[in-house]
Amino acid sequence: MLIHLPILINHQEVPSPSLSPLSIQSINKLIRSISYTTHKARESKTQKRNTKARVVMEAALVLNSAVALAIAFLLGHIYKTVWLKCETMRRKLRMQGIKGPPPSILYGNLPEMQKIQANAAKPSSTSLASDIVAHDYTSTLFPYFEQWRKEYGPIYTYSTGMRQHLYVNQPELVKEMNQSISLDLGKPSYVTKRLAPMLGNGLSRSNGHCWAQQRKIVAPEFFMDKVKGMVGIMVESTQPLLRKWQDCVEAEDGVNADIRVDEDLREVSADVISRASFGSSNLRGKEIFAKLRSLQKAISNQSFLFGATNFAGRFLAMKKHDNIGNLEKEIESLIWDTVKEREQQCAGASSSSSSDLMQLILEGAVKDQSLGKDSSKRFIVDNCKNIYFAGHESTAVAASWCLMLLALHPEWQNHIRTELTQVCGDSLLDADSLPHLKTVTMVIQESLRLYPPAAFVSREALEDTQIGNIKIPKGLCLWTLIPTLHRDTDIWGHDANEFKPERFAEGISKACKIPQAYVPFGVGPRLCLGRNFAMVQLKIVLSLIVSKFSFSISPNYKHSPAFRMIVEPRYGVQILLRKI
Ligand code: HEM
Repeated sequence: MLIHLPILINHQEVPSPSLSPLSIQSINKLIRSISYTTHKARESKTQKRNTKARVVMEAALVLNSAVALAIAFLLGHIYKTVWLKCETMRRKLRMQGIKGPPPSILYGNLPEMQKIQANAAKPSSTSLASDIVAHDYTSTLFPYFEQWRKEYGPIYTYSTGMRQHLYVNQPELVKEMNQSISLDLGKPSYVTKRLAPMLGNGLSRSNGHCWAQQRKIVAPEFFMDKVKGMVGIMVESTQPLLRKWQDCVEAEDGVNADIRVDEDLREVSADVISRASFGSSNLRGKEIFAKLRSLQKAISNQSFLFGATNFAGRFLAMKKHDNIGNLEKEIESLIWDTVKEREQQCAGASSSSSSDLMQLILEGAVKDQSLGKDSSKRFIVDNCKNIYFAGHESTAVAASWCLMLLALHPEWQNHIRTELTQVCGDSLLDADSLPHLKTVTMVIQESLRLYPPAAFVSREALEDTQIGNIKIPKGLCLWTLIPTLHRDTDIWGHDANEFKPERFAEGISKACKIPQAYVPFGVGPRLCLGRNFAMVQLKIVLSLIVSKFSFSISPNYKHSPAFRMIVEPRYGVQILLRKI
C-alpha cells in the first residue's frame, strides 16, 4: 500500500483544467497525510495483533519448556530414587559376588514375579498323607523365590521397582542374623506401612529406640514364670471347645462328627489372650477380634508385600482403604473403651490388684515422660492392638496345622495320650506337669517346622551394616523364607519332607545340623515375644483335645495353604472326630 499510493498520486499529477497548481498540491498533501494516518493506524493494529500472537506463542513456549522441565525432573527423580539407588545397591552386591534376575527400570522384577506366579502349579487336591506333608507351601505361594533360588543359589538380589531386596536362605548367614544384636536391622518400612492400620506404631512395627523401649515394657509379661501363672486360664478357656465338640458328636451319631476346627481354635486363643493379658472375656473382646480378622483380610487382599503395580490396582487399593480406615477406627475405639474401663476399676480400688499386660502397658505410658497426652493414648492403643493380633491369630493357625498333621498321623495321638496318662494320671493338667509333656512338644515343633504360620523373617538395613562377611547397604531389604530353611535336606537330612516328631526327641540342637536355622518364631533381637506363651497354650489345647478325642482327616479337607499375612489353611482344617 505504501508503495502504491505515490504511484496513484503520480498518475493524478496530470493537470486538470479546473484546478490551480496550489490546490493540486494541497490535495496531494492532504491525501498523503490521510494515507499516512491510515497506514499508521493499520500498522499499529497489525503490530498489536502481532504482539498478541507473540505473547501467546511465548506463553506456549514457556509452558512447553516448563512441562518438559517437569518431565525431565520427574524422570531424573525416578532415575535417581528408583534406578540409581537400586543400581548402586546392586553394584555393591555384585562386587561381593551376589547376583540376581535382571530388573526392568520402573518395576524391577515385579512383572517376572507375576508371570511366574500365574504359571505356578496349584496345590494338588491329594488326600494322601505323604503328599500333603511333603507339600512345601513356598512352591505355590511364592514360586518366584524357589525358581530364583535354583538359578542363583541361597543368596541373591531382586528388585520390586522402588526397592532392592536380598534373599537370604543360607543357614550360616541366618545364624549370623540370629546372633546380631544391632539395631541397624529393623522391620522394612514399606511393608510395615501397610500394616499400620493393624499394628499402629506398636512393638512389632516400630524400629530403633522406640522399639527397644516398648519391648522393655512388654517383654516381662511373657517370661516363662509369668506364663506359668496363666496355665489355669488356658485350661479353662479350652473347656467350651471340648464341650462344643462333644455336643457335635452327640448330635451326629454319638460316635463321630465332621468338624471344621479353625474358628473354634480362634475363639480359644482369643479368650486366652483377652483374659490373660487384658483381664477381660467380654463381648467387646470378641468384637475386637472379629474386626481385627476383617482388617487382616482386607490388608492381605492388597498384596501388601509387593504393592499395587498399576493404576487400576492403585484405584482398587484406595477404595479398599476406606474400609480399612473405618475398621481401624472402630477397633481403636473398642480398645480405648476397654482401657478406660480398666482405669475406672483401678481408680475404684485402693491398690492395683491386676498386674496383667494391660496394667504394664498403662504404667509404661505413665512412666514415659517423653510421651504427651496424645502419644500416650497412641502408645497404649497400638501396643494392645499388637498383642491382640499377634497373640491370637498365629497361635490359632499353628493349632490348626498341628491338628491337620496329627489327623494324618494317628500313631502320634496315641503317643501323646500314653504320655499324658503317665504324667497326669487322672488329675488335671497344671503348670508342674507341662515340662514333662515331651511328646506333645515334639509334635508341635515338627508341625511348626513343616507348616510355620509366619512365612518370612524380614528386615531393612536402617544404616550401612554387615552380616557375616556380607556388606549390607542402607535401604536394602532382607528376606528369609522360613519353610525353605525348615525343609533344607542339608540341614534336616534326607527325610526333611516327612512328619517325624522324633527328630526333636533330644531338643532342637540335636534335631538338625544348624539349630539357628530353625526359626518358626523369627531371629535375633526381634524374636517373637510370645513364643513361651504360644508353646504353653499349644501344649494345653492339643493335650486336652487328644485326651478326649481321636481323629482322622476328613474326606472334606481340601489342602490349600493361603497367605493372609500368615499362612493358614484356605478352607480350614476339617477332621473326623471320634469320642474316646
Ligand atoms: C505359634 C504362634 C506364634 C508364631 C509362629 C509367632 C511367630 C512370630 C514371628 C516369626 C515373629 C517375627 C520375628 C522376627 O521378625 O524375627 C513374631 C513376632 C512377634 N510376636 Fe509372635 N508368634 C506366635 C505367637 C505369638 C504370641 C502368642 C504373642 C503374644 C502374646 C506374640 C507376639 C509377638 C510380638 C509382640 C512380636 C514382635 C516382636 C518384636 O518385633 O520385637 N506372638 N512372632
